[in-house]
Amino acid sequence: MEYIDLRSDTVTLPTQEMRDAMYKALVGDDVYGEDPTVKKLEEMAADIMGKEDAMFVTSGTQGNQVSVMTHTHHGNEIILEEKCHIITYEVGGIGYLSGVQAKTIRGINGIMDPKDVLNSIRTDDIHFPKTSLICLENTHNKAGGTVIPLSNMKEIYEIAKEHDIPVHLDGARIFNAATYLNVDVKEIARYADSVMFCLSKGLCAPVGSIVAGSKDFIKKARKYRKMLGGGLRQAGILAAAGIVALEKMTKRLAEDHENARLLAEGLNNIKGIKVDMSTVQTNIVMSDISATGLTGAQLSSKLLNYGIKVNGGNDYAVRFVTHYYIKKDHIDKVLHAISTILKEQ
Ligand SMILES: Cc1ncc(COP(=O)(O)O)c(CN[C@H](C(=O)O)[C@H](C)O)c1O
Repeated sequence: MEYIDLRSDTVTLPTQEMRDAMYKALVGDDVYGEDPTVKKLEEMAADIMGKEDAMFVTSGTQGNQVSVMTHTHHGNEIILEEKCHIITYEVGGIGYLSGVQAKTIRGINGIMDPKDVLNSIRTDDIHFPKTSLICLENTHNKAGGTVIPLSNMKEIYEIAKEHDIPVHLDGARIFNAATYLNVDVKEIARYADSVMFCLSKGLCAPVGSIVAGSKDFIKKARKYRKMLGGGLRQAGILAAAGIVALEKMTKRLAEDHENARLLAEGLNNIKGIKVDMSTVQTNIVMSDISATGLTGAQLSSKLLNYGIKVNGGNDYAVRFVTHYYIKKDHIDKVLHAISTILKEQ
């Protein structure tokens, strides 16, 4: 069965242009720095982000974890928003791999108050760990793909610089943020010392992400990536798709945002479903279906019978994520299916 798959933008398949580029890719051993296609992707990515250097990594999680390992030392403390991906979905990696503890801050729609960040920075006291990193996430996944305003990022970045603390940006969906803000991604990346962004989500590459930063940072990060088994050989086959992703897929994301908005408006017109439209800024729609009497898991199970995949848990939240393979007629079909299911309750 051909599914309408709204579980995530991670489900996107490589385009035919990517497949052709992968087939023809020039390759070499990237551990020796000899894969010309990986090098081209990394140079492109660094330039696009306005950073000195960049490194291809196998996933966004690997990119985040290697960045934390590179910025920190065991026993340090790092500041993050409490529902960020690094805390919520990366298997406790910062503790296991970096040996750091987290000081989490409750944000509003994923946005931390700079005063809370400032007040969370440890002073020099024999009892205290050193604060060695501040992590941001833009767009913010759990908050519903919400965008951190540049003014907020700037204020946090300036606080970090005043205290000689680096900032890491989990920019898995930084191009979605740039589309919403109508700015060049460099305007976002400038407020972080290291930036991770995903090629494999809305940009449709089959595998991989990028970490961008200073030459020294990337040189050090490459060793941690190698330690984690991320020293790839003829990875140009994968990097070729990433090049197409950066050349062709970063400028069409407004279509995904429009489809998300249409879906959200349609969901709000269905009795029992609530979506906070103020959080529908990019390609993620977080809905509250508690008034329908169904859990997220129950609704997602019923939707499978209609050829529709969504992520719904045992609570009453259902997440819908639009992407390149979701078109407007799919939105209509999803809304009709949900209406039909709920009428049968
Ligand atoms: C903000 C952010 N940062 C990092 C990652 C990790 O990327 P991958 O490790 O999946 O490539 C994700 C993936 N998010 C995935 C999804 O949304 O379906 C799942 C939850 O891991 C992310 O949303």
